[in-house]
Formats: sequence, structure tokens, C-alpha cells
Amino acid sequence: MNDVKLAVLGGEGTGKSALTVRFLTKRFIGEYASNFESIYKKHLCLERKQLNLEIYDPCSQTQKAKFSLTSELHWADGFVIVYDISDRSSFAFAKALIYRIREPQTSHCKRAVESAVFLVGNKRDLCHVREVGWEEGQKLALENRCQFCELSAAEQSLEVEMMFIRIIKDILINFKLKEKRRPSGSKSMAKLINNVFGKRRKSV
Ligand SMILES: Nc1nc2c(ncn2[C@@H]2O[C@H](COP(=O)(O)OP(=O)(O)OP(=O)(O)O)[C@@H](O)[C@H]2O)c(=O)[nH]1
Repeated sequence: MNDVKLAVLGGEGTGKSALTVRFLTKRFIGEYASNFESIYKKHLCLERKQLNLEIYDPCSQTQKAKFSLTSELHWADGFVIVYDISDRSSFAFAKALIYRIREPQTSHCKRAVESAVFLVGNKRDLCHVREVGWEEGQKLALENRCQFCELSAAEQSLEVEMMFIRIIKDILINFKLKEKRRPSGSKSMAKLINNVFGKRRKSV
């Protein structure tokens, strides 16, 4: 059984809860409690693998205070970074979050493999009042090795589901890469035994 931990981050009111709730329940409620953080749990079967998925949806007020993201970076296997296409300041916030996640210091000391990141331009149904171009989102994502899409939590249930499934698949690929890079337990134990006893035998 794989445990997959996903953090949904972004500026205030960008639709983090709407996206998460849409994925988990296929519903769009419209108003979501925003004064507390939540960890949602879901059991999933993906590519014949059983998964325990945890999705962290922070409270925006505390998120601002904790901009260092230290605990999220330790906890999460992947990140969905959300901005609102009708709010330029939320795009600047998303950019800062991505830079923080991709900081060489952060990615090198804590991770053997770079975290999976999905940049999401939400509220696509509001494109008549758009402030952030599709190309800008795409460029930011490309430059920082992230996946990217624009969608509407309000109107596009399937797209929301596909986005979550894609990042979960990326996380599973990263798990495999980490496994490959780590010397297997039995091999390294054999090496150790060989080093200790093999050498001694020779000297006797
Ligand atoms: N038009 C439109 N409104 C949306 C969409 N997604 C979310 N909203 C609205 O945006 C507002 C904020 O949504 P939330 O899901 O609470 O956003 P949040 O990022 O979790 O908010 P905080 O936790 O307060 O930062 C709510 O009024 C939602 O109904 C969308 O795709 N289109």
C-alpha cells in the first residue's frame, strides 16, 4: 500500500478547497470554511495499486504566516499550486511558492528526486475578467518543471479529476525513481558482510 501526500497551496480565495472538495465528492458547493486547515483522506485504486491519499488544504491566514513552507516541504510528496486567472496577485503568490519549492537548497538537501508540482490556473469560467494569460502560466510551469493546466472547479469536474490523477501518477513515478536510486537493503547488507568477513578471511 502506498501513502501519497499532496498539499494544495495558493493565495487566499483561489479555490483550493473548491478543487479538493470537487475531486473528493464531485461537487461544487460554492462556499467553504476557510478559517481552519484540513487533511482529507481518501482510499484510491490507481493502475492496480492501492493508495492511501492525504490532501492537505491549509487555512490561508496561517499559510501566509508560515510562508517558509518548512513543514509542508517535509510532509508532502507533491504540490498543487493554485492561482485565480482573474487575480494577478494570486499568480505572483503562486510564483513565489513554486520558487520556494524549487529552491536548490530545499530540493537538494531533503529530496533525492524533485517533488511533483502541478500549477493550476483556476476559475477559467471567469475568462471575461482574466488578468493572467494562459501563456504566462504555461511559461512559469515550463521554467520550473511543473505540469500546468487552466480549469474551473465550478464547472469542470472531469478536468479537476484528471489534474489530481496526473499529479498522483507523477508522485508514483517519483517513488519508483527514489527506490531505484536507493541501494536495496539486501544488496547493501551483502556488501557489508562481504567487506567485513571477506577481508578477514583473506588475512587469516
Ligand atoms: N467562478 C468561480 N468561482 C470559484 C471557483 N472555484 C472557487 N470559486 C469561488 O471562490 C471562492 C473561494 O473558494 P475557496 O475554495 O474557498 O478558496 P480557498 O483558496 O480554499 O480559500 P481560502 O481557504 O479562504 O484561501 C468561493 O466563493 C468559491 O465559490 C471557480 O472555478 N469559478
